[in-house]
Amino acid sequence: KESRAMMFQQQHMDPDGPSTNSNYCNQMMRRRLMTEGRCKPVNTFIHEPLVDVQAICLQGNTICKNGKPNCHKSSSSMKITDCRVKSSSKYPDCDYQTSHKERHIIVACEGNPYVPVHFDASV
Ligand SMILES: Nc1ncnc2c1ncn2[C@@H]1O[C@H](C(=O)NS(=O)(=O)C[C@H]2[C@@H](O)[C@H](n3ccc(=O)[nH]c3=O)O[C@@H]2CO)[C@@H](O)[C@H]1O
Repeated sequence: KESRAMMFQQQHMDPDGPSTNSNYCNQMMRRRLMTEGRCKPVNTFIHEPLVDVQAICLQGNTICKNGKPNCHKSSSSMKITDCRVKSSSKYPDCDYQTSHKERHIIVACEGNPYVPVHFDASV
């Protein structure tokens, strides 16, 4: 059984990315298994070292979208890529818009060690 922390890394970590091609999301959403059964509508990849993303759990504490108090906002902006499924996309051929951005990110942290388990938003 995969831990929540490992699931977060599988779905959101890409330290070496992004390749600048506009097909990044179409490739990565498949490679990271987020197009099975349905096309995951929205997913953000983070292009920073894992240790820097794990450190967010020690940074600005804030309320999550679901009202829980265990979210943390990165003190600095981070390189991310937002993948958003196109309205014309038809499963199983999931087609994504790829948007490279620099944003502060908000993650939920849990456990001991206290690590990211959920991507809440970018601001
Ligand atoms: N406080 C918490 N503490 C602990 N756990 C918490 C907490 N809150 C939720 N979980 C859990 O996380 C799990 C999960 O998959 N939540 S999810 O909202 O669907 C994930 C969103 C995100 O993947 C993606 N997205 C979204 C925006 C964006 O910019 N970038 C971007 O990538 O879209 C998804 C849907 O929005 C679920 O098990 C829930 O129980």
